[in-house]
Amino acid sequence: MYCIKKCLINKQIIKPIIRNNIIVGKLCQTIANMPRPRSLPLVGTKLDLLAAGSGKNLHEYIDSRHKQLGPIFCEKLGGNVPLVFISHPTMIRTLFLNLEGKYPAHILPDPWILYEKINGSKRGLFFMSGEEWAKNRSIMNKLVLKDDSEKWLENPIKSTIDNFLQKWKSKAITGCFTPALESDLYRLSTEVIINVLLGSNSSIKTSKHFEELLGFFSENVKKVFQTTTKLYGLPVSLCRYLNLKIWRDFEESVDLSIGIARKIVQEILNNHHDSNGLVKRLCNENVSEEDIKRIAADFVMAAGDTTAYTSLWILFLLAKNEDVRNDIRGKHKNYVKNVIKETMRLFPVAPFLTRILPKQSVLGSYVINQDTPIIASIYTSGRDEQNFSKANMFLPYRWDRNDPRKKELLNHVQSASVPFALGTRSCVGKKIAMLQMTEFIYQIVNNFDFTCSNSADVKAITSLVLVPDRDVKLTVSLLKKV
Ligand code: HEM
Repeated sequence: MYCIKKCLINKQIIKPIIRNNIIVGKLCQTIANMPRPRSLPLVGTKLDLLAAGSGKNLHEYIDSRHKQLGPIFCEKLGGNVPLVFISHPTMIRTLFLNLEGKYPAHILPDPWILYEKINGSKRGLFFMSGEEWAKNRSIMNKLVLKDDSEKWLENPIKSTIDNFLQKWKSKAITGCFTPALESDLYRLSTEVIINVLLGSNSSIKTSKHFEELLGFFSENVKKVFQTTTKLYGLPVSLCRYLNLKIWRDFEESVDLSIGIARKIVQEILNNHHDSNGLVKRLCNENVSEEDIKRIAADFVMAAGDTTAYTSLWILFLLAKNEDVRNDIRGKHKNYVKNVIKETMRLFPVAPFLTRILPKQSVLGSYVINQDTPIIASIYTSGRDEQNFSKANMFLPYRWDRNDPRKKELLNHVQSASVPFALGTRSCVGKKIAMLQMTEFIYQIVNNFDFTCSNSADVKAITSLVLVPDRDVKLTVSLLKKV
């Protein structure tokens, strides 16, 4: 059957003829016709990227490319494979909801692929593909994403945050203090997930040995992230062949993290009759012990940097915006969700989302071949003035339908901000992350006051995920209640 669809090219509307998602009319274009930056023989656009400050400024570099070339362009970025970058919300939705296929595939970081190959270790959901992924993903969806999962998730999350709060309160009792924010937030995220795995009525977590193991583990998860970042853009096979320190550090941190995570999960498995957590629930779904270890170990690692850095960005923005802290104090806990959404619009921890096309498809007005990597530039779509008025300002009320101030903000394309991605392979930990961050921010703002004491400007850099370019220093004191 033939149909006519409206497509967007450089803001002009054209009407190509499409059959089964393939353009068959005369207006079809291919990747060869796509806007692309000028590149030099052999080096391509490597020099441009270097001039922009290399990989750490990738989000800014790609943002300026979109401003120059439009919502879809092609660039090789120093490699040999042409990458297609998209920033238009309609294209992003089309990619995730129509084109990614039954078993969506994404680009995995090179060091992780090599590690898996060398060690033959099988990893969790993020690394699975095909039927194996679909089967495990549907079990996880049922356990941690369905509406009623909040009922059992709330307890372990809330008790971990209460514990965290007590520690900060005891530090603040003698006056203000500056927390080791990054480490504290990593530890919090790790503990939340471990407690979700354990459930709320387990006795394992009370042992001193377990406490120490957790501290060691969360430091190691942080190292995995740091050492992966250091390998970013380097020829990893060569680093490994030469047995460079940069590779050894990475390998050691992954070995340790996976080893400890598996040990923790084994301990929970040994005592699972005493638990109502995720491990027990996976056992009830007849998932094998080996698969539980794979899934649970990766779950902890996926939760570490994402939730820790998003919480860090939220605290940073709140420290600079007293009015928003006051808004939270005067409102229902749900208001915090607007603050989180607004932070993730400005600082999505994953600034680029990737999919590899499972078959030849139409995107915008282009026919793109099977296996082409498509990169959704969500840092750009979230900060585009066409999608959000006053796009670079932190205005959580833009997400509040009932706020009269929202009237001044004409543009609000909700689907232009998709920090958890969309579709069947979107973040499986979204509910856990939102529950954790909502409770955490609500409690922190209602118990403490805090200001940012960094003298220099804090900027975002791409370091696998979007992180601050320096330590964020907060001066925290107990909130004087009137
Ligand atoms: C602010 C917090 C978080 C953000 C912004 C975030 C974002 C994302 C995104 C964008 C993806 C899709 C990646 C892709 O398809 O390429 C993803 C996948 C995933 N996330 Fe999260 N995430 C967060 C927290 C968490 C937490 C707390 C957990 C675990 C409890 C988690 C576990 C996972 C897993 C296992 C996947 C892979 C899912 C699959 O491949 O089916 N995430 N996350």
